Amino acid sequence: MKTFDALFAELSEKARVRPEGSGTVAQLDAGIHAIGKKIVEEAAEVWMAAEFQTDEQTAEEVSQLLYHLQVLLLAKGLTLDDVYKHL
Ligand SMILES: N=c1c2ncn([C@@H]3O[C@H](COP(=O)(O)OP(=O)(O)OP(=O)(O)O)[C@@H](O)[C@H]3O)c2ncn1[C@@H]1O[C@H](COP(=O)(O)O)[C@@H](O)[C@H]1O
Repeated sequence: MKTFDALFAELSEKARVRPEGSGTVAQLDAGIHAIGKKIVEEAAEVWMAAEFQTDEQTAEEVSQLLYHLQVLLLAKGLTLDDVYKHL
């Protein structure tokens, strides 16, 4: 099972290698504004799932929000340690 840190390592590698067909590369190329909109959209989906859908659907929406937050970190050149030091 993939962890938060393992996903960030995978996405960092995608950003470095820029493989053909990577959605992450496409998101990074779309820029901060587009990534930010995606985060807001996914956050709303988390809220709606938590209120009206199943626990499984809620967990899936949370995973998507976490993914897009990681893409934003990469777009900004931030690391997980930059975040962890505030936890
Ligand atoms: N964990 C994720 C992940 N979570 C969410 N997403 C993206 O977020 C979208 C979720 O959006 P929604 O379900 O709301 O559907 P949607 O609004 O129709 O989506 P889009 O129209 O925006 O594509 C998905 O379509 C993916 O593009 C993810 N994309 C990739 N990953 C993982 O990231 C890694 C690298 O992926 P690639 O860069 O694509 O190789 C792989 O391990 C993937 O499993």
